[in-house]
Amino acid sequence: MTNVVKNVNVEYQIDQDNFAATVQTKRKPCVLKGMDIGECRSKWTVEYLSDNCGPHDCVVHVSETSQMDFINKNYLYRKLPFREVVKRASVTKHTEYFINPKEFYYFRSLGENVRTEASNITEQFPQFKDDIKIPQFFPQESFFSSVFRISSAGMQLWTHYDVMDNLLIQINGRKRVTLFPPSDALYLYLHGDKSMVTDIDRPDLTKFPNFIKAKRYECVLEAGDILFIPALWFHNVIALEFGIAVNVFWKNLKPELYDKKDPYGNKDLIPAARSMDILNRALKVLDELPEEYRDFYARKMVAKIQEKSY
Ligand SMILES: O=C(O)CCC(=O)C(=O)O
Ligand SMILES: [Fe+2]
Repeated sequence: MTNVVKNVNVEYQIDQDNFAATVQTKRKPCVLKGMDIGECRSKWTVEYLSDNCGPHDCVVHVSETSQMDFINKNYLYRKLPFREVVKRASVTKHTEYFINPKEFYYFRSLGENVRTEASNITEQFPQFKDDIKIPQFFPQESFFSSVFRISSAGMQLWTHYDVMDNLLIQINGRKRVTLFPPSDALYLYLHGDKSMVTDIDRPDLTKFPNFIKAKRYECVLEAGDILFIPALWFHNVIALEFGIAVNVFWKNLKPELYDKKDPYGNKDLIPAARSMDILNRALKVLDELPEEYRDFYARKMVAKIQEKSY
């Protein structure tokens, strides 16, 4: 038994009007090919990035195994200068290392103040900002963050969702992206914004029997491709080669709906977080009943929610 697999749609050389009309409104992921992403395509070699970056330290995930696992926390956070992150991620055997010579690296840039500010590469990496052209598919005032993503060959990032529309610009290296629609959330065994099914290619079906029901959308991004990831679509990423990407999140809904304290772009929207909170309180109230009653009313609540969402 396997999941139903679909290919992600592809569009070529799409412009702003077509993006809005044929891609964004469909609320489905789409690979955009043949886009002008600027000189970074040819310029961003390991040498260029490491020679031109400032001295600042970055926090990077370091892992002994390529599949990062947020449940067993099989990775460390370590500080390294940006130049060192790029150099180490680009090779598979290291002379200097934290765990062992074959460790894997994953870097996601953060804001100036990591707790309160979102990443903006224009501010954190001004020397590289003119190299990359971000398609103007959204109004300037909706911009939320731009994030560097650098990964060792083989590195796999867990399945998660973000709450904003997203353009993932693959600058170097190939990457497999697997996506699941928000409507299949029930089959993904969520823990916050992440799926507990850590191995999507060999899922433990005794633990996660319904995972098989999730529709799986696949694509392989080549250098220069852009993937549109609509808000709430789950995504799991494997770097098939050492890769450099930049992703851009923007607020596709009214700004007041978003949590003001959200450096990562993954905090649930305010009404969603409030509803979840109310639900948790309701479940606590149910605990006042004996099991037989609690179970009965929990089922009535599920029926009510199902009626509303399907
Ligand atoms: O490409 C990656 O490394 C992760 C991308 C991602 O999670 C995102 O753009 O939201
Ligand atoms: Fe993401």
